Amino acid sequence: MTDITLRRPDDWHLHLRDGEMLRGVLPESRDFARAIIMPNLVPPVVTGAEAAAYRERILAALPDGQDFEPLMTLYLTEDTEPQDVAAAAASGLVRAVKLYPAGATTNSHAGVRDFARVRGVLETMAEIGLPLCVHGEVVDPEVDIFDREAVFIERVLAPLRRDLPELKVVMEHVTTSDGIDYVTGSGGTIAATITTHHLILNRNHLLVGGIRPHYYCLPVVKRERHRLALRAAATSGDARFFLGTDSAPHVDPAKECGCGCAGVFSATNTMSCLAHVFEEDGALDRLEAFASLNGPAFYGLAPNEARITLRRGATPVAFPPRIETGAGPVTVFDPGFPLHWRVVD
Ligand SMILES: NC(=O)N[C@@H](CC(=O)O)C(=O)O
Ligand SMILES: [Zn+2]
Ligand SMILES: [Zn+2]
Repeated sequence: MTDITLRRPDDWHLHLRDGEMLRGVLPESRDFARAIIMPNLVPPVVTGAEAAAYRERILAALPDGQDFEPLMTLYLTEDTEPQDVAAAAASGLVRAVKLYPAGATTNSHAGVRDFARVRGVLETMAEIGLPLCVHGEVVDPEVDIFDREAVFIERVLAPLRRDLPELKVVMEHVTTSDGIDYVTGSGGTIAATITTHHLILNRNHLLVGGIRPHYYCLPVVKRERHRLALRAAATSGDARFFLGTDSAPHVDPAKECGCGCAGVFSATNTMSCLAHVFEEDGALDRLEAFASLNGPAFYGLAPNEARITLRRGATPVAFPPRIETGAGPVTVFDPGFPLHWRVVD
């Protein structure tokens, strides 16, 4: 038996959805003190008033005894008002604005097509220090899905940051060595979140021997060399990389079908998976930086005072293969190996 203790972690990229799904999945984020809540609901969370109402619905869905603070985001549209963003940030309600290129992922059709139309909002954000969280993939049908992140960096992100170098940017769910190299090669205002599943899966896991719908997410998992680059970045302790699970629940019938939704649901067992990954890479002493320290530092928040203990036991931990929500069953991420670490009270 081995124990490690770290500051309580946060999840810097989480989908909680709404209604019955929200009630079903929120308890699964029990290991996390805070999370950046993605705004891609139907309809999206666009205004400060909508974010305030969504926050109330999340707090109302919290089980008794779960100590959790939702950190709200706004969904950037071409009609977003700079004053509304500034007011929502000034009140402490909103911690970031989320950029979805229109059509890039789940519920992104209200996102941005013409970047000139969001210029004013981005300038305001740069002035007030409010981070822009980016789903970094181009939607050009000519661009191969495996290249969409690298092309986004070249065509959109690099020019945007040359224009507005003061804007704080989080490259969400980075999936390639190109993304890692871009972040490490840039100055201080950019960081990246890395998901649990992208540290574990490559595209063979998704496709060899049969298509695995529960491993399908966006950005899609890439070649092994990219996974290794993500592992090296996450376990390096580098303050620019931190955990965003991108835990993104869809009911099983919406994934196990002819045109399945993108998203991996990993809230339940993320800390166990991460302890396994960091142990495998001889970096358990850097798990706290990745999961508990680097994120708050980037967002200008204090790390959590509470601690959690992860314990490695001889017998594997039995996580449920799926959870039942009022919206339907949701399959829990299967890393493909036994998990020996668990969070103990
Ligand atoms: N990551 C995913 O595959 N899906 C996310 C959207 C997103 O984060 O791109 C979702 O909302 O389902
Ligand atoms: Zn995304
Ligand atoms: Zn996401």
